[in-house]
Amino acid sequence: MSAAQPVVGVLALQGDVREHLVALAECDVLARPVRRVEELAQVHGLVIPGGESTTMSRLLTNFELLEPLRLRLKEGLPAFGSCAGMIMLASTVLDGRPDQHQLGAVDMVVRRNAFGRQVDSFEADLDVTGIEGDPVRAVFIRAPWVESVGDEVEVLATVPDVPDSGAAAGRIVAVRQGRVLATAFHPELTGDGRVHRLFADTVRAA
Ligand SMILES: NC(=O)CC[C@H](N)C(=O)O
Repeated sequence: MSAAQPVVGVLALQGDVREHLVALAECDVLARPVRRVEELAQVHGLVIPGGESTTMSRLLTNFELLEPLRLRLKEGLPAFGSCAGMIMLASTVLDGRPDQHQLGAVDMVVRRNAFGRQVDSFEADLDVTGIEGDPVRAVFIRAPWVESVGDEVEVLATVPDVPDSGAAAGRIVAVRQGRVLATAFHPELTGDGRVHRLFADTVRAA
């Protein structure tokens, strides 16, 4: 541990928090769960895990974290959201619950549960901009996709082809806007630390 290590939080209200903490521990950062406003104030970056975005939204309100988190994001807090975390970071969500809140950190329209029943869960090898070497094995679990992005948003990955669902090919599944990264898949579940390292580098550079 060195004094220069940034603190990266994982929003720990719901979802696969532990898997993200484990992945971040390999990235030369101090990884910590975040449940309270005081904890949010201490992080240099924040991961929003996969899980269930409607529940996460409700808990953000209950824990009085919604507005403080929106504010920190507006001020430039680096963030990475996977799956439900991507949904939370979006400016607009389709097929969400009417009372579902967004953080609005990425100018994009995201559709929840977009890949449909037959392919609720699948894996694919993706080329991800900014990640060298082999393609990234991407695990999709009742995943969203990105329907459209604003001018400020860089598309990092699209679906090459999904068995039984030709309609999914070409869909956007990884994006970046400034210091905010989002993936429709779960890099925290595969043991491939490259997406987390990309995020840790973003936090270090901020
Ligand atoms: N694996 C996931 O995070 C699933 C996301 C979930 N379908 C939602 O709407 O929030």
